[in-house]
Amino acid sequence: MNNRKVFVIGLGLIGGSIALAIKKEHKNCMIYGFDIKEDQLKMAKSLGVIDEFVDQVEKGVEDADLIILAAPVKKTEEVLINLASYNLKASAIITDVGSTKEKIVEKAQVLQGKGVTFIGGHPMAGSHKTGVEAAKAHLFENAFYILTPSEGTNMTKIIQLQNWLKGTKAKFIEMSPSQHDQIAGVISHFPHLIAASLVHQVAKIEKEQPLLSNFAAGGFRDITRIASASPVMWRDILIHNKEILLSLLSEWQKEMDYVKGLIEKAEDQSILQYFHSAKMFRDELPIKQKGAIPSFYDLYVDVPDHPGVISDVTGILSKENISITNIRILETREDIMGVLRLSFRSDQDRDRALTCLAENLYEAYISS
Ligand SMILES: NC(=O)C1=CN([C@@H]2O[C@H](COP(=O)(O)OP(=O)(O)OC[C@H]3O[C@@H](n4cnc5c(N)ncnc54)[C@H](O)[C@@H]3O)[C@@H](O)[C@H]2O)C=CC1
Ligand SMILES: O=C(O)C(=O)Cc1ccc(O)cc1
Repeated sequence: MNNRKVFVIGLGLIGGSIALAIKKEHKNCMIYGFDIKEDQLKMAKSLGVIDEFVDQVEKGVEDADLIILAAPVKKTEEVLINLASYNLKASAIITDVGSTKEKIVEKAQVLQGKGVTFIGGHPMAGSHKTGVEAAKAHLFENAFYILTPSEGTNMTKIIQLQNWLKGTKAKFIEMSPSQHDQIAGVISHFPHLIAASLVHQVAKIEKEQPLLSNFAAGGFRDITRIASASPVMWRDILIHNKEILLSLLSEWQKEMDYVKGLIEKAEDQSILQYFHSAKMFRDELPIKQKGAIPSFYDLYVDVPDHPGVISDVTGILSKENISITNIRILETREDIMGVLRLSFRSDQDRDRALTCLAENLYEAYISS
């Protein structure tokens, strides 16, 4: 698909990552971008995420073969309404990356009669980071990429879209918008709500216990990482997927009442069983593949608590040309071992790291 024109609307983490992945596979296409934030637009150009920017959506859509909508989902609805009043190439494919699908696919009906093809999309990977600075061509590698074509969508257009998005190295899967919203609601949207509520609980109690947040490490940080994501994006998602989330909240409240009952009665067998069955189910999840449960290819390394140990570990890996994408000290107490959590881009990198750290007498292990 040489010399073809792609137009990305919304140049944040996801729009930027998709643009990079497309360019990797279709080097001769021209990628244009638009964002309501001028700084994001200029940054996208200077980072080489897009080839050119436009100051109006109307200019960007001219002759575009592929248009990608990558703004927060309620904004995407507004953009769709605007697109309906512009001149679009009849053969154009329009897709979005929003975390909800029913409302967007419904709104895309405004494009009917323009000859263009709209195919809803959702790459099921990302992070709590925002903005084009965080964009990565490999963000969606091995992740599921859900497409929600309508019944009448031409098969050729679906294949063309997958071909455009080949550089994401994602796994495409088709489903209806409502099935998508049900699944995403359970495994992504609802957990986000719970993560934010756990943070609120700590914030509230901290008013009486000022030391509290100093102890909010380890598990609390892991379970609430996603609460650091974009509030605008998540507000829009919650509003779009309102019905499913309200129903999940009712189920959750029942579940909490059940747990409350177990604790009140100190039913030790039932409590044990509660954790045991959750552990069994969690341990069986396919966490090695990216999905809404992200896999960071983590490696845990026991390290003695002395100065220089981190640079020793990173030095060993750097000598072997193994890149670390993240590093965190999980536990350090005076005079005892601490634990380093190293994250890698792939499981091959992690396996190589495991081997060479073992050769240097570090105890390293993969935890599920
Ligand atoms: N963050 C994540 O991990 C994932 C997000 N998504 C979806 O991707 C979309 C984008 O999210 P992110 O890139 O993470 O957010 P982001 O905050 O990094 O980027 C969104 C960009 O859209 C721009 N924008 C807002 N309104 C606009 C408009 N009317 N016209 C043009 N640009 C506009 C913003 O200025 C911002 O630069 C959302 O719909 C979200 O639901 C999908 C998969 C993963
Ligand atoms: O940061 C994480 O772990 C995420 O789960 C990111 C994410 C956010 C929204 C989506 O629609 C899909 C993935």
